[in-house]
Amino acid sequence: MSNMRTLTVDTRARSYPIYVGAGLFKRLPDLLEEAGWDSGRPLMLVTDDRVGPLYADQVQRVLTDHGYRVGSVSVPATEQSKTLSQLEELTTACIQAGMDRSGGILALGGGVVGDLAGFLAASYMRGISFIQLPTTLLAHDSSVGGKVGVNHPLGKNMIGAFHQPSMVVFDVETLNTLPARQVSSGYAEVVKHAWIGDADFVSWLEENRDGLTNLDPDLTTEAILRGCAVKAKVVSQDEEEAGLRAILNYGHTIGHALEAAAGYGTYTHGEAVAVGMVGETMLGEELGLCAPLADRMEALLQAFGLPTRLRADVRDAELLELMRRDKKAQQGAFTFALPREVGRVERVTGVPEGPLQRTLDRLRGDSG
Ligand SMILES: NC(=O)c1ccc[n+]([C@@H]2O[C@H](COP(=O)([O-])OP(=O)(O)OC[C@H]3O[C@@H](n4cnc5c(N)ncnc54)[C@H](O)[C@@H]3O)[C@@H](O)[C@H]2O)c1
Ligand SMILES: O=C(O)C(=O)C[C@@H](O)[C@H](O)[C@H](O)COP(=O)(O)O
Ligand SMILES: [Zn+2]
Repeated sequence: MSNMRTLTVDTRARSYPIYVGAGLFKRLPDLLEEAGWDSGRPLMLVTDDRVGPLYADQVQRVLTDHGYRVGSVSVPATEQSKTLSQLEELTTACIQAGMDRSGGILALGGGVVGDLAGFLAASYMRGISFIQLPTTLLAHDSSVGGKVGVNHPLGKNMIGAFHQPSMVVFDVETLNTLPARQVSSGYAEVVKHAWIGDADFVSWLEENRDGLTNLDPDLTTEAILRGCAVKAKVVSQDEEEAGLRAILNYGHTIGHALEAAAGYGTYTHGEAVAVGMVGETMLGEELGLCAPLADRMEALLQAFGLPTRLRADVRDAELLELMRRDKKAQQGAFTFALPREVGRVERVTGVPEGPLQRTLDRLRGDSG
């Protein structure tokens, strides 16, 4: 498997590999065998109705050819599938298929499937194993680190768990069918990983943006690995977000509020995080925490085809209310991950409403 690259995520719960390369779905039986999986353990493949017709047969066939019993179930391809009612339907499918505690869930798709199927694995019979098979660029982030869950009308990912996968197998050939809007969306989280933990990676993204946007295979694989490396390092130090892990939420206090306020699925997650990262960089400037950096951030995101400003129809009052309820907030104090310099971000709590309001005003203005 010459083109396969591997990283390890070390957590208290377990250490697990991230495999990245072309054609890896064909190698799934080998990877499972190497990890000591017994082919008698029942598997349930969870996917969505866009990814399923493209890749589910291939994954199911290669596994059944090697003696595995693999059921499958599909959800609508939308952020609106991340609900408790969808989780209940998936649970019903698992019970009806006779899944027992020895079983495993295969999450085949983007972050929606990964978060939902991961939460199914975390909750089914109080927890079974699962494997992430990411098919979007953005899912280099969502498949790693064990945050699984569903949305609530009053906030993103409000219901969930920490439940680490047993492995992540990223077959980058799947990116060949990814729509352009989703490619851009994925680069938002790549930029985030660079910005929070690897200043050289930011420069590399700036230098290689054309090849990356066109999904040059070598460049894209490198971007995925470097992004995963930043994430794995943070997760290994603070699995359940006691402190440090909050830096992975850079752009997300504003971003998550924006997703909920605009209506789930209006902005993609990556688009909302892009607007959020520009806003939170402006907020860092406003609070005097960093030198002017927002223009650089905005130019980089625009180069990847991402929005960087708030839409006119999203109301400040609603954003502020949602941000007060953010999972990082304590006693209603606005809490953010804010930049100190490129490559270094810190959790900041108790941000006053005045600077935040000025930031939202600036974020509504025209870009440079
Ligand atoms: N758990 C985490 O740490 C974490 C991290 C980042 C994001 N997330 C979550 O991930 C979700 C967003 O994930 P996403 O951006 O992957 O969105 P997504 O899962 O909705 O996928 C985007 C679209 O692309 C389609 N698609 C997926 N793979 C494809 C392929 N290879 N070819 C063609 N079409 C394909 C999907 O069917 C969908 O229509 C959000 O809910 C976000 O909250 C979670
Ligand atoms: O893994 C993390 O930690 C992150 O914050 C990664 C984010 O990109 C991701 O969107 C995550 O789902 C956000 O988590 P939440 O706890 O803010 O819901
Ligand atoms: Zn995110």
